[in-house]
Amino acid sequence: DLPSGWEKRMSRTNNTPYYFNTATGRSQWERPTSSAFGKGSNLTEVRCAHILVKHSGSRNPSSWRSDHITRSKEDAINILNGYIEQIKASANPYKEFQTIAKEFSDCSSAKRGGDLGLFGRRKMQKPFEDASFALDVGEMSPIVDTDSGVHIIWRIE
Ligand SMILES: N=C(N)NCCC[C@H](NC(=O)[C@@H]1CCC/C1=C\[C@H](COP(=O)(O)O)NC(=O)[C@@H](N)Cc1ccccc1)C(N)=O
Repeated sequence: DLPSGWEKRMSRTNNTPYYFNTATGRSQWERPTSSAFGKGSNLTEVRCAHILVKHSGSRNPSSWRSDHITRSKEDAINILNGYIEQIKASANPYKEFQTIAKEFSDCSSAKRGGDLGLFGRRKMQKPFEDASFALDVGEMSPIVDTDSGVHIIWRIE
C-alpha cells in the first residue's frame, strides 16, 4: 500500500488515479515511493527559509545590510554557529529563525523571515538544493556553503 501521508484519489477529468500528499497539499501522478513527511527524494518542490551570512569570498559581497562585506569566511561560519545555538535554545525555534533572518540575513528574503517560497530542482545552487531537498518538514540544515556565502536552511513545506 501507499507510504505514510499519501492518499490515492481518482482524477475526474481522465478517470485515472493520482496521489495527494497530505503534508504539502500537493498532488502528483507518480505513485509515491517514500513517506509524504520524509526525505525529499521524489519531491518536485520544497519551500524553505534561509539565513545567509556573506563574506569577503562571496560572489556578490554586498547586501541590503552592508554595501561592502569584508568579514572572513571563518567569521561568517562563527556567526552562523552562534545563530544555530540561539535557535536550538529557543522555546520556539522557527520563530527565532525568522527573527534572526529578518535582522541579519544578507539575502533580500530577509524581509520575509528568510522565506524563499516554493522552488523546484535546478533553481538554487546545487549545495543549497541538495541540502533543502534532504530536509524533513520543520528541520534545519547544518551550515551550507555556496558561492553566495554560508547559509542555514529551514524546510517549511
Ligand atoms: N526565486 C529566485 N529569486 N530565484 C533566483 C535564485 C538564484 C539562486 N540563488 C541561490 O542559489 C542562493 C540560495 C538561496 C538564495 C541565493 C542567493 C541570493 C543571495 O546571494 P547572491 O545572489 O547575492 O550571491 N538570493 C537570491 O537569489 C534571492 N533572489 C532569493 C529570493 C529572495 C526573495 C524571494 C525569493 C527568492 C541561484 N541559482 O544562484
